[in-house]
Amino acid sequence: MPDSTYTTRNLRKIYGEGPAAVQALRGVSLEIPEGEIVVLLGPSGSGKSTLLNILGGLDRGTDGEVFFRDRDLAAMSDKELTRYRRDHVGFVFQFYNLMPSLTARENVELVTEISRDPMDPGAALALVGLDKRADHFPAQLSGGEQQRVAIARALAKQPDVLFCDEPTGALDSTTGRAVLHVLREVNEKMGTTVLIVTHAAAQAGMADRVIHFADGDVREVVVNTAKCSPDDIEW
Ligand SMILES: Nc1ncnc2c1ncn2[C@@H]1O[C@H](COP(=O)(O)OP(=O)(O)OP(=O)(O)O)[C@@H](O)[C@H]1O
Repeated sequence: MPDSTYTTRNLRKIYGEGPAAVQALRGVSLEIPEGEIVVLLGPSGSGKSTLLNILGGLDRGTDGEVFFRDRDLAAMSDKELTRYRRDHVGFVFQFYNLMPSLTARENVELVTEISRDPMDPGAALALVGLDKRADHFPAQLSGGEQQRVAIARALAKQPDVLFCDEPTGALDSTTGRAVLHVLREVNEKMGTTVLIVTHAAAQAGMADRVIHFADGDVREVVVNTAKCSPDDIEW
């Protein structure tokens, strides 16, 4: 078994209290090995984003264990959790959340200026194929290009893990495939563990491991022995 980036045991998350309480995670136990592309699939409301937010240190579980390598996220203070996020984790969301008044390069610099061991912003943009568009503003870029800037921003701090919540959700499939190519390249070139939450089940084809979620728990974990290229994915 390879080393794990994440290990959870009986992880539960309950939102709210009393009759209004919602059990979003019902005792999740899973391993996410280092350096893999992992795709998380499941119906709406099954708890995928909740799990991502807890692993990414944006939220906490109600009980159970959650480890990043050998570090217990549940035992961290808020300050330690913020540092963990800053040093180890990058996020990419469905909507790119770029600052409209800043160029692509300046959007990336927002992160590199506060990072411990950042890449050169130009190198991060080159990795996503946008070095020639560094001085353009988000409104001058297509949706797929904006998402690639968001990926450059997330990876410029050289995170160990990249969390992607519906990264192609707002894109057509051709543009979406370009974004998936970038994610695969980041995984291959930088060894970054990549976690992708998606409704597009076909994207599971490019994963090393597919976690099927339903009703707040893992239903099935499938290890993909024959990964395909993003080019071969239709959705
Ligand atoms: N802040 C919150 N307060 C109360 N309930 C919440 C909150 N966030 C999520 N939930 C509930 O927790 C459950 C899991 O939600 P979650 O967003 O993790 O699902 P998901 O699988 O990511 O869904 P989707 O695919 O629609 O994004 C749902 O029933 C949701 O309504």
